[in-house]
Amino acid sequence: MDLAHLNRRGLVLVGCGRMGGALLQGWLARGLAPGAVHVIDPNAPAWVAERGVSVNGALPADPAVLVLAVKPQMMGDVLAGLGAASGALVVSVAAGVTLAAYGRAFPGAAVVRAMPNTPAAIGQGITAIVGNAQADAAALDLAQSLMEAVGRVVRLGDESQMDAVTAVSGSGPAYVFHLIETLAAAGAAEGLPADLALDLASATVAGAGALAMQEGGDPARLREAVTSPAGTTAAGLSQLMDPETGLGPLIARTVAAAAARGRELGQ
Ligand SMILES: NC(=O)c1ccc[n+]([C@@H]2O[C@H](COP(=O)([O-])OP(=O)(O)OC[C@H]3O[C@@H](n4cnc5c(N)ncnc54)[C@H](O)[C@@H]3O)[C@@H](O)[C@H]2O)c1
Ligand code: PRO
Repeated sequence: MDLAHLNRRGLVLVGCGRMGGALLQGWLARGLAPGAVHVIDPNAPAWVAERGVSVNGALPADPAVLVLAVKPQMMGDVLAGLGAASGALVVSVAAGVTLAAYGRAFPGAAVVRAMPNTPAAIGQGITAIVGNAQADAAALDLAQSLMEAVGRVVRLGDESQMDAVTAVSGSGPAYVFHLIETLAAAGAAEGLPADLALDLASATVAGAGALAMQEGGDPARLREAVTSPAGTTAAGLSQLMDPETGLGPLIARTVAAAAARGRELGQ
């Protein structure tokens, strides 16, 4: 992150909720000067002003970056209320809203769409980015470095991939949390105390995720390593991997519904 550039010209963050707040924490931890950040949010959390960040105050005339982290449904009103971006790089984390919509609001501006996820709050997010025609290599590098404050960044070849990314990794943590909920509930139904079942389910998801990341490659190989012939896992997987009623078709429907909603939000 080019801190000198950002600290000199300033960064404006519109929307400081879960995602905007996680990003702000990441930037400050990386050395962005609190005085260089200007948050616009009618409900900004108290810690933001306590850290010395400007909240709903006067904005710099020529900020380096404008980050948009409000809900997509209110993006139209927010864009209408903001002035020109002047020479700022515009970075938006909103689901659905297209580069073309930002291009209409900020003619000629370099715009980057970014889709992070909530593990950003602990620096373990994964973010996909894609820029408009005005976003040159320097703009994409700056956007990438901003998002790397909260985890890894991947670049997309085409904006059309963004709704699928949103449906897989943007929304994905919610699917995984629901997996933990349902695995714990099933354990409780088999007679375990609820808190023990939740501990077992959470630790299993965390450990399996860490193992998959460390090993890389095909997760089917890791699944097979758990599965003894005619054993307990095979019995469980016969339900989970049923081609009609198992997880495969369910996750396919889940991701398709999320991606379709992303496309709707972009209308
Ligand atoms: N939470 C996620 O998992 C996640 C993941 C990826 C992307 N996103 C995107 O991030 C964006 C924000 O989501 P979130 O989960 O942080 O929501 P959030 O509700 O936690 O935060 C939104 C913030 O915007 C503020 N706000 C409302 N009206 C405003 C206005 N007119 N001007 C300035 N600020 C205003 C709210 O007070 C709130 O603090 C969304 O566009 C969402 O698509 C969220
Ligand atoms: N949360 C946002 C939503 O639900 C975008 C991805 C994760 O719309």
